Amino acid sequence: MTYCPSATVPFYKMQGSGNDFVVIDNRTLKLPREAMSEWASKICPRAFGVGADGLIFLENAPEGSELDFVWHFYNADGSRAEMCGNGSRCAARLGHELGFGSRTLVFGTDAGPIHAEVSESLDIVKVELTPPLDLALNAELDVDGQKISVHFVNTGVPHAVTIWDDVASLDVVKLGRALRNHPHFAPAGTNVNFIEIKDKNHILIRTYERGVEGETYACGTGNAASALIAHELGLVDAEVELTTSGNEILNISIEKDTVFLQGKAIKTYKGEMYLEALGITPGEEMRQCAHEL
Ligand SMILES: N[C@H](CCC[C@H](N)C(=O)O)C(=O)O
Repeated sequence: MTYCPSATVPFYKMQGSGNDFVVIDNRTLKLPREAMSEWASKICPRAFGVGADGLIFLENAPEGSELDFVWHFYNADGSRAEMCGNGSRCAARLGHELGFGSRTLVFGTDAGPIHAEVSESLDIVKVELTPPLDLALNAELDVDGQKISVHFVNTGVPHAVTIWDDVASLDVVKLGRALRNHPHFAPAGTNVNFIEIKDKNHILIRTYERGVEGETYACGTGNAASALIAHELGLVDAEVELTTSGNEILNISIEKDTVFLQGKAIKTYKGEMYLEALGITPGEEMRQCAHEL
């Protein structure tokens, strides 16, 4: 399979509430799936790479499918994830702009089809998440010698949710890492959300993200998981505004067992990346073509 006939590869940089992604149109690149994890682990590091929380490839959907396109999503550490709420909003916007579909589109992820609505101004996107799974309340877990009540739900990817009086004072990386790796969530691990209920329609949230292995400015599926758990506990209504650690707002609406996530999806950059500088060994075809440039 010939892919990328150049030493550089065009890409888009996007962010959804500060959760940022490199997005590549794989219709021309045709990078095989087995190479994608290494590309993510080389492109996502800040400073030595382009810098992003995740890497997204957009591709044509199989002939005859109801999907407008399909994606491949990888975390910064190269792990493949079933879904990404903020990434899905960015992918929907770019997918529309690249001609995969109209402002109302549906695309394929490992978690299932995602229906998206892109605003006329293109910068607000609403997605319908996959049906929540495995909701479990009040697991009392021992974390570094302290007992923490932990709730769980899968909103496309696994999320632990903990409720606090003052999330600003928490050591999110220390606590997040301990819960992300807690045996209770083995073997897949989990993302970890720390929430503070302000009132029936407002939550403050911070998230430690699996696969980024750090706190991110926002986590879309984590916001959905947190709103779902708080609603299940009777602490918030079905319409919730969450203020993320990047000080942006994500809106979650819960309609029976369907969860919608809405927020900004911003295109910040369009450029070319130098593969050799990223430590990505171009395939034979790439090297030969690059030589021709
Ligand atoms: N790190 C997550 C995937 C990305 C989720 C997050 N960025 C979102 O917006 O939902 C995981 O490995 O489960």
